[in-house]
Amino acid sequence: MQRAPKVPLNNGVEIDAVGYGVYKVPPADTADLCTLALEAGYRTLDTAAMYGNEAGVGEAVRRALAGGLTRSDIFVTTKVFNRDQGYDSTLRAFDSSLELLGLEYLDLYLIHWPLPERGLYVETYRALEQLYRDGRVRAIGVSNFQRPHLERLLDETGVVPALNQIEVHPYLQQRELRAFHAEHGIATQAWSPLGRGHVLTDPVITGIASDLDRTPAQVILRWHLDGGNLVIPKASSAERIQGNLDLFDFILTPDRRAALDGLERGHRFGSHPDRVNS
Ligand SMILES: NC(=O)C1=CN([C@@H]2O[C@H](COP(=O)(O)OP(=O)(O)OC[C@H]3O[C@@H](n4cnc5c(N)ncnc54)[C@H](OP(=O)(O)O)[C@@H]3O)[C@@H](O)[C@H]2O)C=CC1
Ligand SMILES: O=C(O)C(=O)[C@@H](O)[C@H](O)C(=O)CO
Repeated sequence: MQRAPKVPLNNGVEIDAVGYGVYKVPPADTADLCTLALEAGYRTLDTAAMYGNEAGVGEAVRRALAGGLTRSDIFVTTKVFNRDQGYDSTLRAFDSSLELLGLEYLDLYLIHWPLPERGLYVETYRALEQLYRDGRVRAIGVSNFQRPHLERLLDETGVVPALNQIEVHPYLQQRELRAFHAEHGIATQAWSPLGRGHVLTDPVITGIASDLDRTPAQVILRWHLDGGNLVIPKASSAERIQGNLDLFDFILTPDRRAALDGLERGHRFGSHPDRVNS
């Protein structure tokens, strides 16, 4: 079994550098795929109210506890969805997610998108702070926040976000935002770390993978970790789930890292935060 290194967030709570993400994992398959991930050695699971599969994540956690893991071995993230932004509605959304997950506490709660035109993310974040102060969540953070949104939170609220979960892969490296995170003690967690699978066929990456006798996914994920990103790849087979965690007995030399760095092209496969408004 492979194990990812643990990384301390800015409040000392530890998260695995490699987690398993379940966007577009069908609800009926979620418990089994998350169980495969936990058996493979993943300990961090990333879901969201929007994904409709929190119940399956919770079922996998219960199976793991029955199999001998303890609750503190496992780290569960979920996210407040756009329609639930606002102070009271976020508190209600949290209760609903926790109930679907069947958990007594959550490890990390994120605001899924900033929706700046709605102007609710500061009060939404204040609800997260309340949940954090009440001990119902071990860490709080955001997702898809750009620098001005983070600056507002830093100016107007009291808890520095532990993490910003953003789209990052070799074609969209987000260097400026990641530098801002580093300056303020905010971890970068890369969503779509494999560019939704589209970056896997890039000839630079397949060339390095072939030289190292590794998969393209392993090369990309190793590049993320070397650059300080946390990752949450999604995969749908035992082989891929296991392979995406098998990252710790090879290195990328500086020239190979530089070759991946050179693939930046500002290309998003997911939505741009400016265009998600509801
Ligand atoms: N906060 C946010 O707004 C967002 C968060 N996320 C989170 O990030 C997670 C990961 O992002 P996601 O968009 O799923 O994209 P990923 O970059 O993780 O890519 C997933 C795709 O890559 C394929 N894949 C995975 N591993 C391999 C492999 N070893 N070899 C070949 N193909 C592989 C998968 O195929 P298959 O499944 O068929 O195996 C799937 O098609 C999500 O599941 C979610 O948890 C994602 C988007 C936005
Ligand atoms: O997966 C998520 O968490 C998302 O919010 C995104 O996938 C988002 O809906 C998107 O980027 C769609 O292209």
